[in-house]
Amino acid sequence: MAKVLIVADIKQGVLKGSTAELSSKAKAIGAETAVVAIGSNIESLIPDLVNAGSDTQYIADDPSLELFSAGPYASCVVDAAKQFGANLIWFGFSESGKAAAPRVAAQLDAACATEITDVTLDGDQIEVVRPAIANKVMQRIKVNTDQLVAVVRAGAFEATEGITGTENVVKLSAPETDLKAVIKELISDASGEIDLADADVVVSVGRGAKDQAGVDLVKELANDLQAGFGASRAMIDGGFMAHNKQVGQTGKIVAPTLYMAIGISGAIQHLAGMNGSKVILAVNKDPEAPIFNVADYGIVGDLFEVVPILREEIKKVRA
Ligand SMILES: Cc1cc2nc3c(=O)[nH]c(=O)nc-3n(C[C@H](O)[C@H](O)[C@H](O)COP(=O)(O)OP(=O)(O)OC[C@H]3O[C@@H](n4cnc5c(N)ncnc54)[C@H](O)[C@@H]3O)c2cc1C
Repeated sequence: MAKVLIVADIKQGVLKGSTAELSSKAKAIGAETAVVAIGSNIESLIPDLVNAGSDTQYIADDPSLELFSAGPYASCVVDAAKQFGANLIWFGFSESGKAAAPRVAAQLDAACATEITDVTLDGDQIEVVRPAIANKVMQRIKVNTDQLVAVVRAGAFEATEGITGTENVVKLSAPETDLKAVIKELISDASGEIDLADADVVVSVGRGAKDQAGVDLVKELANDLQAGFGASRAMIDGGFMAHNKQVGQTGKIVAPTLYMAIGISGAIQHLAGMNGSKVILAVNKDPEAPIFNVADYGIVGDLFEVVPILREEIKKVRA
């Protein structure tokens, strides 16, 4: 039986939804499922880890693990993987996952794949699917090792409703301090705005908004929907939005329930960051804009007319 070890995604003491999504996929392929949780004061999360679908919980709880640091974090994952006998080790999509996964693979002498969107097992043979060449093609990769460390693309798997597991806690000892790099402090975005990676709805603005007044207009729509507010690179390069708001190949990858692309053409580099969204709505005055090829709903029109109408209609529905 395949054994999947899932690395719990914990942010500011809260277990993120990706853990249940990954457990659901592990169960769907018939694997035994364990989770490794790393941090400080995280024992209270054990019920959440069970409810996210794990049958064994490896807990590395130590003050030295309060701030993410790739070296010690990877050591904990390797320790859990060895104890569990995992042949698949999955990270949810996050900067910390991307930093730790290759270290874990190197220490285990395992294969490593990032941004996987699917995984299949045929006996011991592992196969994964992942995008390549800026999402122009999907690769199907046969893994020639017994063990694979993978970072799963945001939104690739869905959580099964009512998923649960069983409590079987194994405590891990804290690893030696990684003297090569020690994270001293994490400085978060002080704007107080919703983090794009966590948002259930994302509204993004593109060059069609022209100037700051246009950006502000689209931002009102995002505020109405309590959505994350993102942008195409054109608006970042134009100085209208901060770099951490860029969606795309060289920005953030998002997979919300609803993505609204307002005045965005749909360049391949932008699509690479949002085409995993469950529902995509696009507003563009050009009916030939490539964004309409990926949109579930498209409005051909001038955003300066469409956005106020959308805001009015949303208000009516909510009233
Ligand atoms: C290596 C590399 C990496 C890149 N990484 C990224 C990335 O991470 N993210 C990213 O977004 N881009 C990225 N780009 C840039 C990308 O190629 C595009 O240039 C960029 O996405 C275009 O942004 P845009 O759609 O806002 O602008 P445009 O392509 O100029 O499109 C503007 C759209 O607005 C429409 N429009 C104009 N006026 C209105 C109106 N009044 N109402 C409604 N619609 C209107 C137009 O019809 C047009 O479709 C990258 C490029 C390179 C080379």
